[in-house]
Amino acid sequence: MSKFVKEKELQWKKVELDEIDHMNMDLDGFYMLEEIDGVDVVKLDQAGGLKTIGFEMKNIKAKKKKSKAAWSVTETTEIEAPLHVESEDQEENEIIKEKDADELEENKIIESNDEIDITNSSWQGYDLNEKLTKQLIKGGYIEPTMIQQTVLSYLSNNPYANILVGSETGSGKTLAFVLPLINLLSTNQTGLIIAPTRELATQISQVVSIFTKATLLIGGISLEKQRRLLSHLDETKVVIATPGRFWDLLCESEELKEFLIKVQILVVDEADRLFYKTKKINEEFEKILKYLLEVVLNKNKKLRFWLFSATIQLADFDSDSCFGKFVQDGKLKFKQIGSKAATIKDRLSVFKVECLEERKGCFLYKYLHEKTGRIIVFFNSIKLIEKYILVLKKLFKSRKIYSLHAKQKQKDRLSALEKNRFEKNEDAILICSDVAARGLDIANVDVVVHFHVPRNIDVYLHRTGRTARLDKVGESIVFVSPKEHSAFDKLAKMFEIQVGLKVQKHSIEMNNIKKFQKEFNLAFDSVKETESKKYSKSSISEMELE
Ligand SMILES: Nc1ncnc2c1ncn2[C@@H]1O[C@H](COP(=O)(O)OP(=O)(O)OP(=O)(O)O)[C@@H](O)[C@H]1O
Repeated sequence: MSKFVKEKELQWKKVELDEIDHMNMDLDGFYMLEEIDGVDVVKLDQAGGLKTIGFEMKNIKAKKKKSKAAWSVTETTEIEAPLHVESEDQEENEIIKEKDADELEENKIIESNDEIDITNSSWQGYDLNEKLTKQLIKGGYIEPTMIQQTVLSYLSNNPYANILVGSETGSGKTLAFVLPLINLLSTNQTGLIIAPTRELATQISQVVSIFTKATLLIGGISLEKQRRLLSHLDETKVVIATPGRFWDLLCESEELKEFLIKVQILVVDEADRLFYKTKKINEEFEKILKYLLEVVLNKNKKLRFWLFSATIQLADFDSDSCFGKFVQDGKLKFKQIGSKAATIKDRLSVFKVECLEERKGCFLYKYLHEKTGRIIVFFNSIKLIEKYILVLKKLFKSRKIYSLHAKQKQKDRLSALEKNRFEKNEDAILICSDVAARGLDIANVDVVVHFHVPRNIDVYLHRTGRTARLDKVGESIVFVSPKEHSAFDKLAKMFEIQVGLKVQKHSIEMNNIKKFQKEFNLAFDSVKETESKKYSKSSISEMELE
């Protein structure tokens, strides 16, 4: 049986990246590819010789038996075609079989959740609903981390508070906002999460999707695909977005405006990155805030704000900063909870290597040569990343090397699949800019190398926080040239005060350094300008914040 459906009703399905990757083809335009099965596009004759296009879905199992002799284009939703009509019994049997299978599947889920005993669970006592608690345990989250305990306790007593939560990198902040967010939203209420980068927003949406339906709105993906997502917004509880794309869509979409009116909680992850600590603010983010304060807050008095970061404190924002203005203008009071508890210091070692700027490449080569494990190398320059990816590929033929920076096209940016491979490969190297510094949860990173001294203490803390996450150990090493000495000394002092760890001097073994220098020079020189140019084809419009 077949029927005609409206364009909006087409059942697009996401094509998993795995499938695309195996096709081994150029992914341009295939990022977030969607597909539909069993739909024919047919030309339909209209009165006056006009032709329109109709979407005919094949093999529809009819819920009710109908038989119509002719197609009619006036009703567009449910129009039966005379073709492929199955016999009544056959249809009925199919429906029963389908129903049984659905019920079986449903029972299986209920049964498996029912088997989970939550009576003595460590998640008890935070007013989390039973379903959430069971999903947590099923997902392997046996007990809350410190920051999750603090936030959940506070919000269970103060559900309408505006909060500012600061807690060290890798301490579990994502679940600390995702859980209470989902728990506090009742039917017909929604939540919005804003994050500064596409990668971080994608990662958060994966966590939200464990518990409820989430919609992800980020740059680098076709606007058309995202507009289609908006037509299903009424089924979504939580939207996760980067500010630029969210603002663009908000300007044109009534659905998104309707969604926003129902928003009870706005979570801003890496909030200091978006608010900055000074007077500057991300432009689109500012527009979103203004809209929330001027339009939404008027209609929805319960709208509250949860700001999260590893490097955020109320004291950081003076009344002149945009955060200060935001608080005052909106007459919002914030409660600061959590802390920069220095537990990471027991698991982390921090080093510096002093060397001439021109020897950094050779030292990096030697350091990577002697070090095994998953390593992230941060650069301050995208041009150098593009060069070094080629150089290191020449030097380490058997090691997998990935790159990530904001000027890459979306298809070239670290995909979920690549992230997964990096996490599973015990000997992989990721070369990146600070787009990867904040929030990215890459499991089991052993070492973070800073090829250049980080621009400020927050960048140093966030980059370093890619290792030694949760209960893992890790190492961070900064390459410091004479020109960078005094800047790094200041950072090292601040790091010691904030984390409680002194930066140790690390010396690169100088034995056979000449051999390494020679090999490095050869590889470096052989990477021609033209070769590196093909890595910088991206357009500026695709850039997020870094
Ligand atoms: N209760 C829990 N039990 C077990 N693992 C957890 C728990 N909560 C979080 N995790 C895991 O800990 C890791 C770090 O969590 P998360 O990414 O939320 O840290 P974060 O504080 O947001 O870090 P960053 O500041 O770098 O963004 C993740 O891999 C996450 O799955």
